Amino acid sequence: MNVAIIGGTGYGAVELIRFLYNHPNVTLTTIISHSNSGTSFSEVYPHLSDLVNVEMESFDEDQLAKEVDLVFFATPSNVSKHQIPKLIDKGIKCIDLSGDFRLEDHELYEQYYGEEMAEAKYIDQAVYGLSEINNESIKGASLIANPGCYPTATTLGLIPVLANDMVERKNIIIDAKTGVSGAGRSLSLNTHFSEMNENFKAYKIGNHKHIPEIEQVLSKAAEEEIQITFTPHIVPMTRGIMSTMYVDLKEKQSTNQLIALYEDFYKYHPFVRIRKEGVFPQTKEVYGSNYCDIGLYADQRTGKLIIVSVIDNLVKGASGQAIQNMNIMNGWEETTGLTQLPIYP
Ligand SMILES: NC(=O)C1=CN([C@@H]2O[C@H](COP(=O)(O)OP(=O)(O)OC[C@H]3O[C@@H](n4cnc5c(N)ncnc54)[C@H](OP(=O)(O)O)[C@@H]3O)[C@@H](O)[C@H]2O)C=CC1
Ligand SMILES: CC(=O)N[C@@H](CCC(=O)OP(=O)(O)O)C(=O)O
Repeated sequence: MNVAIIGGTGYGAVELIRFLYNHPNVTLTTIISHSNSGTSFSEVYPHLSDLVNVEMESFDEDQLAKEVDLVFFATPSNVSKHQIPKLIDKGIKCIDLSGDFRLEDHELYEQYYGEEMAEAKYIDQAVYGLSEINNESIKGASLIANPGCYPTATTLGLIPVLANDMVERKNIIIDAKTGVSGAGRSLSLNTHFSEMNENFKAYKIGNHKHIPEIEQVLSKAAEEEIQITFTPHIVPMTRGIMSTMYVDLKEKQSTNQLIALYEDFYKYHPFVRIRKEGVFPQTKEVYGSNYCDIGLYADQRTGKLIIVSVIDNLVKGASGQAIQNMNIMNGWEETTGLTQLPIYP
């Protein structure tokens, strides 16, 4: 199958290329770059010299329709909503790494993304690509809204207890941390070395665009409206997300009972790994891989369950999950092209 990537010189794109390079069923024929068309990809990323010799092109839907079957969008917010409809109308499948098609409520989209949402007809076609949870609907989809990085780590951590009605719906607290690559490759003062080095900061408290996304996913899993308290932080590391969640258990449970529940919930899902009692996952343990690792602690004193969930933001939080979704859409083994081991140390 031939595929294209749009947003060619960003971090999501280069990470897609790393995995597609070893994918047995796919040929990357086209890389679209609005800033570097006409340039060879390896001129921008010399670590791929002699490996990815593709000359980047400008966006042209007619040309794409001749060349490819599926397109990955690794563009900033409010870009793919203009281009995806043109490709879908030509029968090309699309997987969007941005947030343009994730939310169902147009008012929330306008509030958090600052612009009008994509046309309703395309929003209705989009399937939210949380691979482990929406596997069945991903199979028949033409348009995947790939989840955000924080929502992936967070919802995979919370859904087993919410879907099994084991925790109170109120007071769900999510304390999350990300590495700097979560902000993409463009320069910004926030991620400048001297602002980040030896520093640790909270940001976008109360107005992060992942709040409505996480609430939408959790409300579906719990079958009632869920509200969360979500505080993101940025830490001076390149990759990784750790989401630490605090919820009130409805009834007393031991940590081991909950571990058994999570193991059972994810037993058919190779990319979710549950730690044993007393062991908690670290971001380095999933670095460069598509794993989401989860650790649990049921605090018998307070009745709270603490859930620690880690992913690599660029892999399970973006490009890896996008490839997992492509595999599911095409009926291929879910892990195809994604079996590289995590990099350690
Ligand atoms: N980084 C992460 O951890 C995650 C990112 N995402 C989402 O994935 C998407 C890509 O992220 P990421 O790769 O990190 O971001 P980057 O900023 O690194 O890359 C985005 C790329 O999109 C292209 N681009 C920029 N502006 C425009 C424009 N106006 N029109 C068309 N193309 C444009 C540029 O490439 P070129 O000039 O070559 O076209 C740019 O390099 C974003 O929506 C992001 O929110 C989702 C989950 C995690
Ligand atoms: C460090 C940093 O800035 N991280 C980004 C990650 C969000 C992201 O990439 O999300 P979407 O896929 O939803 O656009 C942020 O918090 O906005």
